Amino acid sequence: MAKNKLTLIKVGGKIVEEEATLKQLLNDFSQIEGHKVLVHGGGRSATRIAEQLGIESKMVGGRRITDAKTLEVVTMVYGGLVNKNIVAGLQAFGVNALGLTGADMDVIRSEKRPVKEIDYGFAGDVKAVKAETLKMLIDKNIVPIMAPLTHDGKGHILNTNADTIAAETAQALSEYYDVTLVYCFEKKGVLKDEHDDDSVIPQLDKDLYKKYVDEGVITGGMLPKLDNAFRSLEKGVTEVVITLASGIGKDTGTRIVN
Ligand SMILES: Nc1ncnc2c1ncn2[C@@H]1O[C@H](COP(=O)(O)OP(=O)(O)O)[C@@H](O)[C@H]1O
Ligand SMILES: CC(=O)N[C@@H](CCC(=O)OP(=O)(O)O)C(=O)O
Repeated sequence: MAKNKLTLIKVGGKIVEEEATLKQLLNDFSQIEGHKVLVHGGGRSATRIAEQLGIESKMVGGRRITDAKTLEVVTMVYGGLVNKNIVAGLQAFGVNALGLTGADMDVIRSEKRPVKEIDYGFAGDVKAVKAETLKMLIDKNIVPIMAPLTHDGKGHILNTNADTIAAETAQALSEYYDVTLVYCFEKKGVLKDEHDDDSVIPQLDKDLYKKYVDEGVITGGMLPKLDNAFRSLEKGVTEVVITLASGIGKDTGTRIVN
């Protein structure tokens, strides 16, 4: 039997940080038909609030070094401020949103990242996503809104990159649904020239990806996003698209193909 379609949207920190872009995203998200899940970041909001509290933010390879004080900040910002703003915003658009961290209903378990050259502190690598719990909610037309926080099963919250949460959740849900994973951010897609918004690469396969990385066309935060995208296709996700938030549901952005 054919699986039902599910759209999993990941929205990045720049969009959630600005009221107008967030509202537009929530409006677009509310228009998506069928089953859906939203995973949000909020890195910029965490950095801003940490600064207000006099806590310095340190990032290595797109990952936040999460010491004890930073863990308090991200727990408050991702699990509270950002998540609940989104949930309330979606309720206003008639979407029955339910905010979740990975600890809620044991949805995402992780393991503290082992210390090698770098000590990332309280950062978690995903070990298990309870897709059946999410399915139970989704099939009741409840829309999960997932914060980038996980737990280790021993009482500790861990900070986990939102792109990774989106990829792991999309992979786990593909057991039950025909999943499209959409990474929404502030540009029209993966660009050939980062400063030319109209240079969108319409389709990206692994060979082209390698070429663009070697040429320095694709860098920074786009690298882990694309690594997650390719892995998701290998692990059962039907379709992965990287696009502007307003491109949701339209035939725009960059389609990732294996
Ligand atoms: N070729 C490229 N096309 C588009 N963005 C790119 C490219 N290379 C690097 N980037 C960078 O990747 C960033 C997206 O990664 P990130 O900041 O982690 O996104 P998010 O907002 O989803 O967390 C963009 O803001 C851009 O600066
Ligand atoms: C471990 C780690 O790096 N966690 C991320 C989680 C938030 C995130 O990924 O937010 P964006 O999608 O807005 O970048 C962080 O604290 O920045």
